[in-house]
Amino acid sequence: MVMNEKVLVVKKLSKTYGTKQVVNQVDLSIEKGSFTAILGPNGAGKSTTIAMLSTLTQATSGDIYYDGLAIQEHLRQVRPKIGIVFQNSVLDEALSVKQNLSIQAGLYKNISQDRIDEVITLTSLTGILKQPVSQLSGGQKRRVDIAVSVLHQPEILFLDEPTTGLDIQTRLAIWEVLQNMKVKEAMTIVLTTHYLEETNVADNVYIINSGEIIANGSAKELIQRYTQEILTIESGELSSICNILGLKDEQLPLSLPCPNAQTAIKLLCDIQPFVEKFSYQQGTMNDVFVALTGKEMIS
Ligand SMILES: Nc1ncnc2c1ncn2[C@@H]1O[C@H](COP(=O)(O)OP(=O)(O)OP(=O)(O)O)[C@@H](O)[C@H]1O
Repeated sequence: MVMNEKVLVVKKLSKTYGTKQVVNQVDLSIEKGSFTAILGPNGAGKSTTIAMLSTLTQATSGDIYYDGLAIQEHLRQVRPKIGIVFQNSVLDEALSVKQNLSIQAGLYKNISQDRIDEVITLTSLTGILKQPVSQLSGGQKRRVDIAVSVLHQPEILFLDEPTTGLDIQTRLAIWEVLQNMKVKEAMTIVLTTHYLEETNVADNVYIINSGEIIANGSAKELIQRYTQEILTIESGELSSICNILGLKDEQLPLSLPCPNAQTAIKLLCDIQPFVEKFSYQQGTMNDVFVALTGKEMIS
């Protein structure tokens, strides 16, 4: 994998429906072989963005380049590079997993049985090949959705909220499949999500709100940039602590933002005789969202 090589570059991408601007001047830069999460609340514009990037919806304005090729002029070259997993499954419920895979493979010119077998292994479908899709669990169906979308070995795979409604164990299994795709197939993964914890598995996160990208970086970078670490103290002697630290009108538990662990340790040393309990916590992605928008991310 060549780092820093961009598979997808997006400039000032916008979409309006009537007078409503649902995506507003979005810039994205996606590295080859990376895992990107587009995080945002309901109605933020995630699906519309993915639909434009995957050539399903035409942008009102802006430019999208795959490997340097503008999609408007190079649709035929660009389309095979793209795989898409939709929010709603495209599988035939009455047919088995194996039949679904064969039918989808038949839609392309040159997909060998070896490739189908490879995809079955990558998505851990071996044990459920004969089952009708209607009898599968939500997580199993998602894995079949992913399998059919990567049969043609796309360079980049888009997934629109692939884990919505799945329990945490099942979500972990989906992330594992996606990591497999990334590592074994050198595939670039772009998914939308409103699950904050999903950003931890991503190399890069774009936060979208009201159609605009409001922050970009790894989850760690965003937490460092937009949140503070918090030292929380329980004590029966709040006034003594406040005197030492020069604080006024504080309540218990005492919550002290700290720039780093060293500062927290120094503070604790200064008030050590009065501390009954303490905890030291990093900010979370929810704190990042609150810092950026002034509200919790409710999904
Ligand atoms: N075809 C359409 N016509 C008019 N408005 C639309 C259309 N499609 C989407 N919208 C509006 O655009 C906004 C963004 O929708 P979009 O589905 O892209 O958001 P989202 O972040 O994917 O949300 P969700 O998590 O609910 O899917 C919403 O206000 C939605 O109502």
